[in-house]
Parts: sequence; structure tokens; C-alpha cells
Amino acid sequence: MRAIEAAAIDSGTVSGLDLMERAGAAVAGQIRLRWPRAGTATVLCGPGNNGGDGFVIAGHLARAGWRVRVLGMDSTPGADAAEMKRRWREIGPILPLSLSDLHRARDSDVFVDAIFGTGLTRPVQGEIDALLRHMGGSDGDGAFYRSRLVAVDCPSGLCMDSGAFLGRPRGPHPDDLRVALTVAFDSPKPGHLLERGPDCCGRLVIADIGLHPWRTGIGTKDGRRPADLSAIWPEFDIEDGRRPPDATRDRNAWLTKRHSVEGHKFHHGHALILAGGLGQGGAARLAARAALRIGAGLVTICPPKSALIEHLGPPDALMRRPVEDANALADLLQDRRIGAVGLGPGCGVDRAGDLLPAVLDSGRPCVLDADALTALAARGFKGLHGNCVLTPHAGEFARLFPDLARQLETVPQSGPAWSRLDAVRAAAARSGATVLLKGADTVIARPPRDEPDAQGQAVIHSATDIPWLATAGAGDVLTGIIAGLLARGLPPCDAASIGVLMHARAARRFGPGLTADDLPQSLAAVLRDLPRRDSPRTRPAALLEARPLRVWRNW
Ligand SMILES: NC(=O)C1=CN([C@@H]2O[C@H](COP(=O)(O)OP(=O)(O)OC[C@H]3O[C@@H](n4cnc5c(N)ncnc54)[C@H](O)[C@@H]3O)[C@@H](O)[C@H]2O)[C@@H](O)CC1
Ligand SMILES: Nc1ncnc2c1ncn2[C@@H]1O[C@H](COP(=O)(O)OP(=O)(O)O)[C@@H](O)[C@H]1O
Ligand SMILES: [K+]
Repeated sequence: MRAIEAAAIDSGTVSGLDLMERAGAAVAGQIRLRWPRAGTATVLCGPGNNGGDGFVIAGHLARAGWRVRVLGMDSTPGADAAEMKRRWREIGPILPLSLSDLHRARDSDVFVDAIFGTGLTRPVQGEIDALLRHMGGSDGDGAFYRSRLVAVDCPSGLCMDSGAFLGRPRGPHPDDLRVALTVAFDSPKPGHLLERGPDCCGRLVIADIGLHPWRTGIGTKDGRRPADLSAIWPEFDIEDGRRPPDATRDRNAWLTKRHSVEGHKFHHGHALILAGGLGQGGAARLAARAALRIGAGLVTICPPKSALIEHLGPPDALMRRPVEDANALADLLQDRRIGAVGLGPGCGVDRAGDLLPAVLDSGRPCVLDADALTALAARGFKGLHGNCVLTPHAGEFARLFPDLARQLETVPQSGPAWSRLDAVRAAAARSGATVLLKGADTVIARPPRDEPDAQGQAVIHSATDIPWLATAGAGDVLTGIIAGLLARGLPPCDAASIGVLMHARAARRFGPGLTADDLPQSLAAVLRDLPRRDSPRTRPAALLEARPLRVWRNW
């Protein structure tokens, strides 16, 4: 964000003060949309630019007829924020940012948290900490404030790189500041989407403050994005022509592609789903059905001979072929038409461990999930390659990368805090595979390319609105979707990202009451309703409101 802002200001077409004015105006506008009748507002202003936005908001609300109280600090080191403070002083006074002054403002309809934004570098302490804890609610006032709190950029204390509160144990805490509305600028930040972010930010509105040209490089002199930005967001602009057209411009058309006149089923890929012993076949069958639904031309399920009988029922479209052991699998994988392999769901750890070398030696794109991940944790990452996708949930991730998981549990003492994004990127670099860490805030990272300083592309997929997706077998369906997309020829990180997106859409479309068996069917409806062309990437010059917020390939 700072890199974009700097590029915009360097271009000479916009000043820091302009951006602050736009940001403050956007927040005030959102407040007036939500509370159309002018009432009483208390604006809490911190020492930095977040506080500067607060002074702008106070001015806008006052001019719109609101009674406005401002609580602020003595020190405002930044020139822009100091100027906004000076302008506010021409309108009204600034009271101390203290708990006692907050108590005196209890008659307010709206409280604006403009204390800290993206500049938070260390845990909040002292009086401000007491104030934020009070509003967060460990002493019983949380519900009162939550319904009338508006956060500028983020609830103060939340680290925008990680979604963790600095100085606080990871996970929910009774003191966490939760707000009704968060207005953030230009783009959602990782902290809005990860860990505590979605719960604490309430409704998230992304306000366009005119920085788009510098995010995409249009506004810079050489047409390039700021260097820092391309390191942080390597694939931020998906329309820059560097990615294969199949996977970007016409993703939806590709997903719903009909067989061409000369085409036949092998053109749509052949996926192999390996199954386990008698009585364990459900998970693999779920995966196989999903691979068919996402459009693989052929799907073969491969249990050991003794379990074949279990797979004789529907779906009839599924092919069955016994695979007894690693040798049989290696023989089968001589068939070059087999485009991808799914290994793990319901396979049994021993069988998954036996079959794993044959899958890896074949070099074939593969998804390794469930029992295959447990087997992998025991044998190490040797043999993994760039066409592998690992799909661990948190427990499996901790088994595979215990040190990274531990690091994710430590209390963050400084910002930017180590995040799920950092952890999954590190996991991808270490394993050499694309890693997809499942959860309400799924993170996907692909291993870095060979160039020095290159960082692996990463994607955050936020799905906090569909808790019913956490149901037995949902992960098996995801394995099948990704295997199907790999068989159809998508590169691993795209298959993982698009797979997660379609999986979530299927769950969202079905709604509560979903079981994993419903997902493949619902997937068909999602595919049918896909708009034929991707929606335009350019943001409208208006406020862009998104809830549920799904960020697609922003990181
Ligand atoms: N990035 C953008 O495009 C724009 C950003 N704006 C605002 O600018 C904000 C970022 O501004 P800043 O970088 O000044 O950062 P902040 O305003 O978030 O806070 C930084 C200030 O707080 C101090 N600080 C950090 N952690 C502290 C702690 N634990 N205890 C006490 N003091 C602490 C820092 O020393 C610094 O003075 C954004 O969140 C947003 O609200 C807008 O004004 C305009 C556009
Ligand atoms: N709270 C949640 N909200 C939305 N999706 C979730 C949530 N928790 C888990 N999921 C998703 O549900 C699926 C569960 O997969 P997994 O844990 O492998 O379950 P299983 O092994 O039973 O198939 C994953 O896609 C995961 O991202
Ligand atoms: K804030």
C-alpha cells in the first residue's frame, strides 16, 4: 500500500493530503449511508495518518450537521495529519484520548476508531490499550460499542499483514476490538482476510481513493508497478498478459468449454483417483465425482482388488480399475493420457505411503491430501516437484511443517507479524510444491521460481460466510476438483486457486444443510451460471462494497 501511495505521490498528480481527504470523505460517506440522520459522533484520532483521516472525517460529519467530539493526542509527527488536525481545530476542540473522556462521550451514536491503521509496529500499551480493551469489551461494554464503532482501515491493534492482534495470543480473545463497519482504502489487506480480521472488521467496505492506476502501473512513468509491489504482490494485476490466457482472461469460458467438433474425451483430461481398502471408499468416490463434475473427460477410481466391489454402484460414468500396489500403479501411469492423480482421501496411510513414490516418480501433476500427507510427513519431501499440490488442513500442516505451525502460534510482538501467508509461502518453498492450507481463510502458495529474490505467487481465499462447508468429506471433494482441473491442463497453482473458488461457490449456492455429497451436484449449477466473460478488473470510480469478500488473485 505504501509503495502504491508513494508512486502516486511521485507522479505529481496527487498529493498525500489529497489522498487523506479522499480517504476521510469515503469513511464519512459510509457513516452517513449507514446512519442517514445526523447524530452525535466521537472520533478517536491516533498519532499517524490514520488519525489524520479521523480529523477529515470529523470535519465532514460536522459540516453535515453532526455533533462531533474529537479525542486526540498531543503529538502528530506527520505533516499531512498535522495539517488535517489544524483544519479541524478551526471547527472544534480536541479532547485528550483517554478513557475518562471516552466515558463522557457515551451518548454518541457513532464512534470512529482512527487510532492506528497500517502503521502499527508494536503492541498497543498504556492508556490507549486500556481504551481499546474497554471498547473491545472484556469489562462488558463490547456489545454497546460494537454496534456503533466504525474503523478507519482496520480496528486499531490488528496487524494488517497477518490479521493477528499484536501482543496478544493468536485466536479469539475477549478484549479483541470488534467493529460494525470497517472502511479500508484501495484494496483489502491480508489482515482483513486472515485470522481475526474477518470477525473483527465487521462489514468491510473497500473505498476507491483513485490509486488504481499506480497499483496496475498505468500511472507510473515507465508503465511498471512499483518494485516493492511486484515483490509483495507478484501477480496482482492479472491482466498484464504474463499469464496463459486460458487461466486468466477467459477462465469462465474455459471452465464451461464444450467439446469441439474434433475434440474427444481425452482432450478434457483423464484423472486417476486412488482409493483405499474395503469400507473406506466413500472419500475417494467423493473426489472422483467432483473430478468428473469439474469437467475431466475421464475419471478412473483405483482401489485394491479386494475393495473393487464397494465401487460397483453409481456414478456409472466413473471407470474402475484395481491397483494392487506401487508396481501396478507405475505400469498404469505409463499411459500418457492420464493427466493427473489424486492420492490420499480414504486411502489408508500405509497404502498411501506405498503408492506415493510411484505417483511422484511419474512426474504427473498430483494432489496429495489426507493419508498421503500423513505418509509424506513420515517420509519427507524428497521427490516432490512443481506439479504437486499439497492440501493440508491445519492439523496436517502442523504434521508436515511443525516449526512453521509453531511460529504461527507465537504471540506476535512486532508488526508485520508472521502470517498464514508467510507460513504457506515458506512451506511451498521448502517442499517445492504448491501448498494449499485449508480453512475459512484458505491460503495457497506456489514455490518460488528460480530467479533470485523471487517470491512464490500466493492467493488468499476468504470464505468466512460459509461455515457449513466445514463438513465431513468436503476436503475430499476439493481434492477431486483440483485433480480434475490438473487433468484438464491447468498449472498447479491455478488448479488449486480455481478449485478452491469453485468449491466455495458450490457450498455457497447450496446453503446450510450441505453435505459433501451435495457439492459435486451444486458444482454443476455453479458452472452453468458462470458469466461467460470475467467481470472487468478495473474498479468503478465508486465505493466497492464486498461482503462476503472474496479476493481473487490479489496476492
Ligand atoms: N495508504 C494509503 O493509501 C492511505 C493511507 N491513509 C491512512 O494512513 C494510515 C497509515 O498511516 P501511518 O503509516 O501514519 O500509520 P498509522 O496512522 O497507522 O500509525 C502510525 C503511527 O503510530 C505510531 N505507532 C505505531 N504503533 C504504535 C503503538 N503500538 N503504540 C503507539 N504508537 C504507535 C507510529 O510511530 C506512527 O506515528 C492508513 O491506515 C490510512 O488510514 C490515508 O490517509 C490516505 C491514503
Ligand atoms: N469455518 C469454515 N468456513 C468455511 N470453510 C471452511 C471452514 N473450515 C473449514 N472449511 C473448509 O472445509 C473443507 C474441509 O476440509 P477437510 O478439513 O479436509 O475436511 P474432510 O477431511 O472432512 O474432508 C476445506 O475446504 C476447508 O477450507
Ligand atoms: K483504525
